[in-house]
Amino acid sequence: MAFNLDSFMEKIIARDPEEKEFHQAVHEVASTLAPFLDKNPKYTDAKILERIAEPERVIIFRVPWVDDKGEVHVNRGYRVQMNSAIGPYKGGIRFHPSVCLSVLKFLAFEQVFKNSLTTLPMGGGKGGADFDPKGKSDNEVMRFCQSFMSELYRHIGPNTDVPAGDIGVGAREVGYMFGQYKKLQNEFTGVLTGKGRNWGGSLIRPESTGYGTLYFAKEMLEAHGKSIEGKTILISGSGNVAQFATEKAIHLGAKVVTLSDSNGTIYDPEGITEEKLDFIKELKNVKRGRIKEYADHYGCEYLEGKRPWSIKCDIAIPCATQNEINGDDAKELIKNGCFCVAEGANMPSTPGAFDVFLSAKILYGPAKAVNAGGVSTSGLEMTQNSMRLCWCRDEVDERLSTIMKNIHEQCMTYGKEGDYINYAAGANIAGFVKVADAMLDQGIV
Ligand SMILES: NC(=O)C1=CN([C@@H]2O[C@H](COP(=O)(O)OP(=O)(O)OC[C@H]3O[C@@H](n4cnc5c(N)ncnc54)[C@H](O)[C@@H]3O)[C@@H](O)[C@H]2O)C=CC1
Ligand SMILES: O=C(O)CCC(=O)C(=O)O
Repeated sequence: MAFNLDSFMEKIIARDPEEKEFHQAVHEVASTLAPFLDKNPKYTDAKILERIAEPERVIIFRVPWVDDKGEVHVNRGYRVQMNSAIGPYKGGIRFHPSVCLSVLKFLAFEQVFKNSLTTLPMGGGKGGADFDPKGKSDNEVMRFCQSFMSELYRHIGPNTDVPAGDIGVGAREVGYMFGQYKKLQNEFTGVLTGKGRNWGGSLIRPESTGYGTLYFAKEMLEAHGKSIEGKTILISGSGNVAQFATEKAIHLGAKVVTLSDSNGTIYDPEGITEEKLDFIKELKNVKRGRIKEYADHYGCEYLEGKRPWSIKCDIAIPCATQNEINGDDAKELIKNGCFCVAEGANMPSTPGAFDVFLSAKILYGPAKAVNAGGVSTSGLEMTQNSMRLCWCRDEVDERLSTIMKNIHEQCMTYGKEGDYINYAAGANIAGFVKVADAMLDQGIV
């Protein structure tokens, strides 16, 4: 049977017409997979892509909690268990007001392919709530996390589904959720990753998404006879991924000139140094302040309400959120000399931006390959938990760097189009094949 992209997408859209982000993610994968599916009809015959695009299970639940003034609030919690063909569901938890089923389904769908690329045995899932941690006290966040886990705990487990952090969920939130899970199950297990290092967390997990992003960018550049050293980089966001992408870029001798948050962008043409990055870590992780305070402190430019993409650079590394680079931003980047985009965030490029990058044939590293270092190190955390031991920093970092090299090789193998490496197609096909073959082996379930 031939694969028909239009009728495939029509069915996806008809089933859940409101889920725009999910349609976007599925269309991007399906359109790049289409030529491969035509050559390999066994996958179309078994409706593998249709099955991958339908979650195995979605859990939606009420999350009631009480703020510091005694007022009761009700949020909505979710866990999308997308695919378990190659391992337990694995993927982060996001707390942000924009969280809805469409966003979590797109993230869970992407996670299936990403986790397959890591070479580790992890299926795909994603969860979260429309809760905004911004401006909440530690106690409010704790009560919210406890309420969230009071329902989620019955659906997860170290061999079933292993959540982790994402936007709005870092070490603090993972700690509160782990404490509640342990209390309810009376069991100390590796049910979450991104744990504190004294209670089962892996060294390098906090750094791993940002570091992995730079390892992948380095591979892309070196495969094309270029080096990161001396390059000017734009990074967006100023959270976990942005901070450690900046740190590794500095270590590799590049100059990072921007960071941002949802209010605006700081532009520091001198480059962010390790000392300035320490200021940002304190500002964002401890004081939970706004990035503008960096511009006030160091006297550099602050672009209120703007994203970084109009500034001249060699490399752009979006590390904030989905659809943060549109077609016009992409054209502006290329006009200003940007020759490499490495996606630290999930689906940061709109379809318009994606088309611009691919038509211009720049080095375009898609999120599911580039930011896979985070979940890879989560996989390494699961391994250490199972073995009841703790690897040293260098051992984890070495494994992370090997995994990122391997992902890059898979993209090169499947993404070669004449002289050009289409990393997006390469990542989608390589990620698909492993999951699809496992599904064929396991029958129609
Ligand atoms: N934390 C991890 O290990 C991984 C994270 N990711 C992705 O990386 C991206 C960033 O995640 P984290 O750094 O973990 O989250 P975070 O919560 O630590 O930081 C998020 C950053 O993005 C900014 N941001 C959020 N929404 C925004 C908006 N609408 N406009 C502008 N800026 C906005 C925030 O101000 C913050 O600086 C997300 O797309 C996430 O899915 C991907 C793989 C793993
Ligand atoms: O470490 C994990 O399990 C989650 C990482 C994640 O959510 C992602 O890769 O987008």
